[in-house]
Amino acid sequence: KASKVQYYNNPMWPGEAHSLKVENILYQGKSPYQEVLVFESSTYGKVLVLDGIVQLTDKDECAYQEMITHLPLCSIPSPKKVLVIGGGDGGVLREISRHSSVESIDICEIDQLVIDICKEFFPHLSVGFEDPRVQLHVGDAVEFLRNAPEGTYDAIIVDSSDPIGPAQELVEKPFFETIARALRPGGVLCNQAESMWLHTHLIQDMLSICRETFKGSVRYAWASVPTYPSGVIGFLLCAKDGPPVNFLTPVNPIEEVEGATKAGREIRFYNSEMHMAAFVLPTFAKRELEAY
Ligand SMILES: NCCCN[C@H]1CC[C@H](N)CC1
Repeated sequence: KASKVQYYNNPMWPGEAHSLKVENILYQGKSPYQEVLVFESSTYGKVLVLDGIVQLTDKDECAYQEMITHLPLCSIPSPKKVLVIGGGDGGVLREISRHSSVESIDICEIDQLVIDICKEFFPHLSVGFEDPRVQLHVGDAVEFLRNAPEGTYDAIIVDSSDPIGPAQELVEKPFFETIARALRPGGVLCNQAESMWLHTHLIQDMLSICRETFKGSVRYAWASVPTYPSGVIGFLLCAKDGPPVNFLTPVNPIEEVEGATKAGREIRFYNSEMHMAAFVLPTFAKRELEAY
């Protein structure tokens, strides 16, 4: 009998639940950091759930992984050194590897179990780990960034889960300061930035911190991801002071990146028009987010 995965009491979206019909459970376990669940859904393919929160599904992961990667990387002329915080499923790595200008990709993921499970059940995401430019560091990102030499990275992507659990400290000011230090002048950060429908206060706090920490432009973008709460997810784009960055129009359009759309691994969601559209906000969001 198929059951539903329901979770009404998550403080990130009180009183709401999003349920998917479960055809069969493929994996259920616990790491030192979180509960890990993988199941076959009826309509979204395989689903990865951490502590009761949907992280990705076969059907719609492209929206999130492509946008969180190409919004920053297509905003600077020739990204070479990239760091991923989180992202243990490998999807962001898969997207970064489309950029031929990239020479090295560091990834710092705290939970080895997530990496192992995604290699077993989500090969079209974990394929990202096969790129020879990837250096995997399993551990705490705050520690990793503290030891990163100043001005190392052209781009840093924080592909985090929600700030209740292992990702708690990834929305606090000290963390953003270590990111700013690790970026080169004119370097860019892209952060997972929750929902404009549900998390205005959290986004406002992050925007205030980022506007203090990053002297270049700071912008909020968003995309449709049907299996995330409220059906949308935001991205916070920040540029360190230095050569000015205009996030609104891709200076390095993906359509002109040699080999970006390798056969069999087409880009399914992102393109330069979606890039520009992502920064266009509804009136309530302009009011609540742009003033910060
Ligand atoms: N790379 C997997 C996506 C992780 N991103 C988060 C998953 C949980 C959502 N509520 C917010 C985005």
